[in-house]
Amino acid sequence: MSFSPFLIRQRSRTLAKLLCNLSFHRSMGGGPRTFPGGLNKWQWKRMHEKKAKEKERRLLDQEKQIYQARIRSQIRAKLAAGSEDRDRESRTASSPSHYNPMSPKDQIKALADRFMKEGAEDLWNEDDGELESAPLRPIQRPVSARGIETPMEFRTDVSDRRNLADNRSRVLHPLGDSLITRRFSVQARRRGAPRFRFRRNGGSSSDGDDDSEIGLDGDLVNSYRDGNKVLRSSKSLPRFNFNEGDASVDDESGSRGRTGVNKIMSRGSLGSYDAKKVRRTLRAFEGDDSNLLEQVQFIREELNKRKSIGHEVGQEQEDSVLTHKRFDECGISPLTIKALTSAGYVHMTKVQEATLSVCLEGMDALVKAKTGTGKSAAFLLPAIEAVVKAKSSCSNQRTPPIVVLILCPTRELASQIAAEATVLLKHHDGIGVQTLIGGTRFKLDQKRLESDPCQIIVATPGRLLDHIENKSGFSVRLMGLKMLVLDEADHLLDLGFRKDVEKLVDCVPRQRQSLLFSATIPKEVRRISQLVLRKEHAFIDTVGLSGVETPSKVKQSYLVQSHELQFQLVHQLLKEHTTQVIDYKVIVFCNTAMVTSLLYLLLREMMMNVRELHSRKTQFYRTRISDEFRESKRLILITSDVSARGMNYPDVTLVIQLGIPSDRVHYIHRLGRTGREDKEGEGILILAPWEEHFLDDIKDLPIKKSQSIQLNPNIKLEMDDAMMKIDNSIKEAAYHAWLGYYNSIIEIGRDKTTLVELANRFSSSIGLEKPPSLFRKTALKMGLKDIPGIRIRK
Ligand SMILES: Nc1ncnc2c1ncn2[C@@H]1O[C@H](COP(=O)(O)OP(=O)(O)OP(=O)(O)O)[C@@H](O)[C@H]1O
Repeated sequence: MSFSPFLIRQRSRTLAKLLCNLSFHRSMGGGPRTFPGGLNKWQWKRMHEKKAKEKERRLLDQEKQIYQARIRSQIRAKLAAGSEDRDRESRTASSPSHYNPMSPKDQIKALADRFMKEGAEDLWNEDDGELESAPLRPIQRPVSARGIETPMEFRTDVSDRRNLADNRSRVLHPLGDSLITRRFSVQARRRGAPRFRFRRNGGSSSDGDDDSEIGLDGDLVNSYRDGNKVLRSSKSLPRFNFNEGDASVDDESGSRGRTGVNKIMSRGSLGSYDAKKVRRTLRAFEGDDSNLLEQVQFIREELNKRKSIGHEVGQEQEDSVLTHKRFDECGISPLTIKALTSAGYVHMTKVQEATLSVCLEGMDALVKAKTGTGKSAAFLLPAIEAVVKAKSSCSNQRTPPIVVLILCPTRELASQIAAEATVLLKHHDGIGVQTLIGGTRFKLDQKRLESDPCQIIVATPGRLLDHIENKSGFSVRLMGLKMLVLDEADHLLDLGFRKDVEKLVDCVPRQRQSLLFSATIPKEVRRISQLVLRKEHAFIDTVGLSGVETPSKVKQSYLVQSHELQFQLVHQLLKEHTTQVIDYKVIVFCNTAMVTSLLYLLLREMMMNVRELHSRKTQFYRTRISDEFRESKRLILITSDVSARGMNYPDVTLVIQLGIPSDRVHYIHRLGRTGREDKEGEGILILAPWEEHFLDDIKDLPIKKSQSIQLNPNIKLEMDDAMMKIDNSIKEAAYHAWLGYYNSIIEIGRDKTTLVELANRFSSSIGLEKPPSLFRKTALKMGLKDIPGIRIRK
């Protein structure tokens, strides 16, 4: 048989193609793979990576433009506001439209001021340095029942300052005049009134603007927005007249005399249209101008009294997580309301109230709210509504599309959210939720997806990508996606997950709603969130720049103890707590899985009621322990950061953090396992002496140094005995993990000699005769090869 060169080439090409397909199928572990345009998996991947990069570049460009535009508008606003203020304060200009130009000094100040404002993150760039989180001015903000700054109180405060500064004024108005009202709107913005960017009920979009109007005769109609709330208060305010009778003349003439124009809505401008002819005056002061100073003093005291009462009430109200708004007022389906009611949810929490209307309108949102305040329901409710809506529009499909995709960083959290969704879906027939999480059998997932098609998927990124890459049917179902939710968004957009999330975002339709939730949203995350969110998105922050990010009823303290004695300290703290609190429930966080395991074994040997939960355990075990701990009382969970975020274990009475957390965000999330739903709790941080610098990172949080604890020497002996019983391999693994973790902490990681010294002390404290050796390669990677005290494995 003879073959022409052409035939040979043809055949070899076909063969190569076949072989390629074969190996491709094998590597993918699934059926035939087809990617649009005849691309293979890698080409397809590369294409998406390229697309993602382009998208990122585009977003960064856009951001740059927004940044510049904002700076321009801020300066413009500042110039206008500055001139206006000067105009009013000096009251010298003859025409209100005449502005004195800003001095160069003022201009620089205006530029600097923009960084001190709420929402300044918008304008931030890497070169600008640290974000100033403290409020610009020291005035305390009283807060209303819904966590809103009460205009009355704030006005009193500002007015107080103004009046005291200018007691030459003939009319002392305790709640300020229109000038003060104007100032309030500017200052409220400056001093941290939360920024919100969303459309309200078809109204115009608001960007954190406050609307303040002054009514007649000090009748203050004040309306300003806080999130989706509009607070209106109308007060008739008494006037304190120090001179003769009619205060109205003062207002009018004062304003005329000094500025030559009438203020809008003032008596002067209204003339005969002023309906309120009779002015309210405080009789006691009328005609009594002999002891002016005494009166001023009296008013001062009154103001202070009112201020402090208001502040206390405001504080109490701010602490409350629940609001007065009911779920049946917000347009969610009756079946969901029914489920909510049977789950005991009647009133919304703050975050639910602030976000629900925005999310139901279909807007993208980035939401920050304290731990344990009901963020899960805040995104699950709009998610369910999205499914209900999609279901009614395409009810005849045999396999429904996936309408909502919820991404979580940990498997336990995904399971917990799916469980909460199931509760809320109790009365919705035909709507289902499923988890796709690592550590379970892939085939089992596939079977469940086929046998029980659902519309809501809660997944961890890795396993979800496996499904997208391995089963083309799944990708097709994702094409109907309407909503993408990232719970613990800052973590999912962290370096560890970002690549996966970017890939996932490229596999879902661009026309979707995206919701990002977390208790912590650092400024870099706000920037990078644009990879997922539309440009027009709402940023809803129910904590606020000036607010404390940790639950208000959690008592926070720290103890300093050397590494060698920390296990004993934990034991003693646990002993004390479990004897004092009947229904105790404690979580102890360790920095690595292997140290977690070692501490667990040690405490178990010492007859404490402990469980362990970390990444080195099988998923089956993790789920069992997590469920057990959720249901139990009088139990201690020794865990790593797998339990730090989102896990809702009810009624945790104490959280102990052993060793320096990797950052402030970790500290906040771990602590947030206690004091949930407005309950009380306690958090203790144990640091080694050299770790105290971490306190700088959390100095704005209410954490205090605890009284030092006298360690019991008898317990030390008992502990040494218990330690002897633990297998050396566990201790060696704990040593390696310890060294690895602290080597990654910059402060100590730089000083390798001290690091090794500390590690070796830790090694002997856990009963190892000599420090375990390292592989040469590992030591090299860690930069420890030639450090004295490091033993290299032969
Ligand atoms: N409206 C409500 N009424 C009563 N309880 C609620 C309400 N909303 C949520 N909860 C309860 O509050 C608890 C905390 O909710 P959730 O776990 O959603 O908090 P979270 O804000 O997501 O916390 P984290 O930041 O730690 O993830 C849960 O037990 C939940 O059942």
